[in-house]
Amino acid sequence: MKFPILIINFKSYKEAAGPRAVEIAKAAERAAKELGVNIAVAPNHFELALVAQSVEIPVYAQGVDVESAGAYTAHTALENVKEVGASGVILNHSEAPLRLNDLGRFIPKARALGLDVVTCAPDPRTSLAAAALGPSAVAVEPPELIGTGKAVSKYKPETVVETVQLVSKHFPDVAVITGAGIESGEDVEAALRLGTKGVLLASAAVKAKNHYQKIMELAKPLVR
Ligand SMILES: O=C[C@H](O)COP(=O)(O)O
Repeated sequence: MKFPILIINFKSYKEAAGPRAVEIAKAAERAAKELGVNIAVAPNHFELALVAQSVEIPVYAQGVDVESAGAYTAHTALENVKEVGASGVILNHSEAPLRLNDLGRFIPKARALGLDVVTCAPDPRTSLAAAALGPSAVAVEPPELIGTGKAVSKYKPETVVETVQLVSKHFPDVAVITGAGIESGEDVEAALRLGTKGVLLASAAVKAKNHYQKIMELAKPLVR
């Protein structure tokens, strides 16, 4: 996994359903190429294979709930994320939380499959616990700020700083990124200034009238 990174989570937004998922992913790919920065997209499971086949930037699953492929009706398996061509997975998003024991099995299995693993956590101490399980990155996201337009990097900078300090002290190989309420390039810039290696965001990019323009704005602070 390369840093700094902007990860765009499509969630289950209708604005990113069906062919629109590919359009947003292609806008992200264009911005990544033009700026020379790392942008990953996380489409809904319905569009995961299609998007993975359509773009060359990293494509992540939004989550999984079982490890292995097999007789698991209506479940999403880690092995299938790899199988359909995605290169990473987000785990334990606050909208799709996992049990600790499952997280403890899924993270090493995903790493063994060669997938990037971003594990979400709501606060610094939970981020530290998540980092102990060996993901590529921890994304600290105060759930109460998600989708509000109130950026974590401005409204809860102490959460971000404490997470960076705790994780880098104990698990220096695990990157810290952040998300929740990130709306503008300025918010991304602030997140990087607080010591993170990127951001995980959704609504600002997915709901934008012009996806390419908005993603360009959000990704510009990543230019080195
Ligand atoms: O996965 C993304 C985060 O939950 C942030 O969502 P948001 O950018 O809409 O606040």
